[in-house]
Amino acid sequence: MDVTMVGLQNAGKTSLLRVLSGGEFTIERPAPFSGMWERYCRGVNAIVFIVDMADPKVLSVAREELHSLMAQPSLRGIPLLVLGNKSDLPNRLTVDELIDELDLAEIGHREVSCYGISAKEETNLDAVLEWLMKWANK
Ligand SMILES: Nc1nc2c(ncn2[C@@H]2O[C@H](COP(=O)(O)OP(=O)(O)OP(=O)(O)O)[C@@H](O)[C@H]2O)c(=O)[nH]1
Ligand SMILES: [Mg+2]
Repeated sequence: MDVTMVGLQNAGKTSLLRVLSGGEFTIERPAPFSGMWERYCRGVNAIVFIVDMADPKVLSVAREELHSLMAQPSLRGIPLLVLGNKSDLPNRLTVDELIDELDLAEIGHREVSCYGISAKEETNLDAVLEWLMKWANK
């Protein structure tokens, strides 16, 4: 099971890795900056894209980076899990709003899921593990 996690600065990559490690799955290789995402994502079983759903300022850049990554022919068909992190913060988007803001309906050629989570309060991480498990043997 090879999973890559990508996301802009401050999205919560390190925090999520910390709470998930020790579980059945370890997501490896958090890709440093977006210019390297495609290389990190080639050949993996699944891609996890994490975004701060409580910071409206980052959404348009996140949308652009995500869509340009998903347009890479080398990544066609790889399932995508979008995680809206920081769901514990009061000004966060709803999952439906996040789906809308990130234009997830426009992403084709793959399975796309989107959950709201909090790495800080460890909310909804069971759904993340379940999703990873579903793709582990494909
Ligand atoms: N409220 C809240 N804060 C969070 C959550 N997850 C992470 N943070 C905070 O957000 C900040 C960034 O978290 P990191 O895990 O370092 O984010 P990152 O994506 O690894 O950031 P870079 O390594 O700089 O790219 C830290 O101050 C975390 O404490 C969360 O679920 N809720
Ligand atoms: Mg980090």
